[in-house]
Amino acid sequence: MGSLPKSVQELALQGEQVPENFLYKDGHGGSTDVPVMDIPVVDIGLLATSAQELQKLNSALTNFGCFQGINHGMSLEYLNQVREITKEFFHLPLEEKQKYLREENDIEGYGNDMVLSDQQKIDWSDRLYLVIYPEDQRKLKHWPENPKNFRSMTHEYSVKIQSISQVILKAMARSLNLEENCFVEQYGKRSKLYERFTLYPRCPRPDLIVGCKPHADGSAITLLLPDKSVEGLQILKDNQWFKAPIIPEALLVNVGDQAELNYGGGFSVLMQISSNGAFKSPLHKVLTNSERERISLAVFYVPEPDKEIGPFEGLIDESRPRLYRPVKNYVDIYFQYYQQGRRPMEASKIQD
Ligand SMILES: O=C(O)CCC(=O)C(=O)O
Ligand SMILES: [Fe+2]
Repeated sequence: MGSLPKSVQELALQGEQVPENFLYKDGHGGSTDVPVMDIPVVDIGLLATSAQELQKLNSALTNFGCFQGINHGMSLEYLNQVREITKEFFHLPLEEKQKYLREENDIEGYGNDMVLSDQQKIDWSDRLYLVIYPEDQRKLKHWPENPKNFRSMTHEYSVKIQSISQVILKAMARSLNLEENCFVEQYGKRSKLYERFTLYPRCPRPDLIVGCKPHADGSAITLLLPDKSVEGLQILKDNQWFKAPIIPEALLVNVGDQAELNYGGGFSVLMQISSNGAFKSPLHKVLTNSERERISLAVFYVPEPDKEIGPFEGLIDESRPRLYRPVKNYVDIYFQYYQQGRRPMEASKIQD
C-alpha cells in the first residue's frame, strides 16, 4: 500500500509530527469557545398528525437549516449499539481495515480525506463510506465482515433510516404547503443513500487541525448520529460558529448543499434549491480534541443523478421569485466548481 497516505489513527501515534497539509496556520483550526446553538428539537412521531410540530419543523429549517429529531422509533440502547459496532470496526488492526480500502479516486471504502488539490487541507479523520441504496449498487467488498454483526447492523440501521427520511421529506413538503410526495418524487425512486462512518482520533494540535473542514452537505437531507458524549460539531449561523449540543438519542437532521469540500452529502444544498431558498443549507465543521476520540455516522440522502432538481412552481410567485435554475448531476457540477475554488451552489443561482 506504498503510495497510500497513512491513516489518521497511525498519524495520531506520531505525536506532534503532523504533515503540513493538515495544518491550518495561525490558529485557524477553530475555537471551542463559542456559544451553544439552540437547535430546535422536533418530535418525528408527531409530524404526521400535529400542525404545531410541522410548524416547528418549518421554522427550524428556515432559521437553522437543521433540527434534532427525537421519537424516531430507535431506542437509545439500539443507537448505542450502532455506535459501539462502529467503534469496534475502527479499533480493528490496520491490516484488517485495509481489506476494505478505497481506491485512490473512489469515495467508497475505508480511507481518509480525498485529496483533490495541492492546496487542500486534509481532515483529521478516518472514514468508511458505503453506498446502501439502491440495493443493487452495494459493493460488498467494502462492507466489513468484522466485527461480525457489522453488515447486519448496517443493513438494519439503513432500513430504519430510509423510512425515517421518507417521513421527514413528506413533512418538509407539507410544511411548505406542497403535495407531500413532491420531494420524494423529484429525487427519484433510485435516489441514493450513502452511509459514512467517521472516526476522529485524538489530535495533538486541536488549535491547528480540523476534523472535518467547513462544508455544506451534497445531499438533499442528512441524518447524523453524532458521538454520544464527545462534542466537536459546529454550525454556522449569521456568520458565527455555534456548538451543536449533544442529545444522545436524537438524530441531527440537516438540509444539504453540494458544497461539500470533501465529497459526499450532509447539511444539504439540493433541498435549498428544491425549496427555492426556503430551507437553508448550513455550513458546518468538526473540531478535533486532544483528550478523546470521537465517532459519528452520517447518512446522506442523494437524488438520482439524472433527475433534474429545481424549485417547485408552487413556491414561486411575485413575492418569492425563482432563485435557482434546475440542476442535474449535481455531483459532477460540484467537482468542476470545487476545482475552481467556487461553491457549486453558484451554478444554479440566478444572478440578480
Ligand atoms: O461528525 C460529524 O458530526 C459531522 C460529519 C459531517 O459533517 C459529514 O460527514 O458530512
Ligand atoms: Fe457534513
